[in-house]
Amino acid sequence: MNFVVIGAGAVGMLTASLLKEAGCGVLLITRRREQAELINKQGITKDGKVHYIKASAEWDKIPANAYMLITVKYSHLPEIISALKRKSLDNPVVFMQNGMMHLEMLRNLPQKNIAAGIVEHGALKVSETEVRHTGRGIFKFALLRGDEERFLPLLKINGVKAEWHKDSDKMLLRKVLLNSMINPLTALLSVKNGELLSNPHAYELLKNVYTELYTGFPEIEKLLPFEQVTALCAATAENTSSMLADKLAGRQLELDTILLYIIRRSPYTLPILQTFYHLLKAAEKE
Ligand SMILES: NC(=O)C1=CN([C@@H]2O[C@H](COP(=O)(O)OP(=O)(O)OC[C@H]3O[C@@H](n4cnc5c(N)ncnc54)[C@H](OP(=O)(O)O)[C@@H]3O)[C@@H](O)[C@H]2O)C=CC1
Ligand SMILES: CC(C)(CO)C(=O)C(=O)O
Repeated sequence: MNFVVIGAGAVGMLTASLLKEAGCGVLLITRRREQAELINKQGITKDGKVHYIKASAEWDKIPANAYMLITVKYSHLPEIISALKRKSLDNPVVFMQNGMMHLEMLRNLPQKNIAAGIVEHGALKVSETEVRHTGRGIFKFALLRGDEERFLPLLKINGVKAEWHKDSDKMLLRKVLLNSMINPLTALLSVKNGELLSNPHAYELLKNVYTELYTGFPEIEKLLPFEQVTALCAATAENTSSMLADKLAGRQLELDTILLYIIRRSPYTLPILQTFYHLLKAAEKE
């Protein structure tokens, strides 16, 4: 099975390495030519093991029919969307972003088969060619448009745990609810995911946010019981959340697609989350 992973950041390098380990054909598309050259020379190191994966900054090298996994951040998507409007028209495409604000942007894409993907792994980019697998989890997929059958082979990749979900809204909402608790708290407190459990004050805040989310999304009780939130914090205890990683690197945070999305979708005001949103937005570098 052939894959093209767009974006060689934390999730892109992790996913590409896992697919390579499983024996799949993988091409990594980077934004910068220099990163592609480094990857072609040094390979990608994941947890001490080097994987020789082809990389390129050129979309023209993308094989027709390879699965395209889009692993860039929400703020990078406009460029990817505009490329997809002109290129790779027959490839099945999977968008792996956290958040849900981007779904609107995908409406006018010409590709027939589009899915959403969820990454329940923790990944940390160590350098241009190295990634650390900081939390073991699974991949989840659901159809956004087209033929479900096109994506089912994704569930049969050696050693890569994956689930298919029938309801994309439910699948993505569960993840965005999870991210709206863990990501802003870890970014505001500058702590790894595990400290949300071990620090009693952080834990209190986590519980309060969950209670607040329950007012706007009562379905959270079934969709994402609090024990599942704490289980994920425990499973990714050593992970620097993607929002904290962005803050530390001075990059734009995925605040709109995660927090603003939830604030807007809730029928009631969510004062704690609104405060988190404005605190992080105010401190964000332009
Ligand atoms: N890290 C994690 O543990 C998890 C992350 N996620 C989600 O996965 C998504 C990706 O996150 P993450 O991997 O951490 O992000 P990173 O910032 O580490 O990686 C994003 C990558 O996309 C690249 N990129 C940007 N624009 C383009 C382009 N036009 N063409 C090709 N590549 C491009 C960037 O390149 P450049 O360096 O040149 O800017 C960068 O390498 C996010 O939505 C995040 O929320 C989900 C679960 C866990
Ligand atoms: C699941 C979690 C919280 C793992 O850190 C994540 O999705 C992220 O960091 O964005």
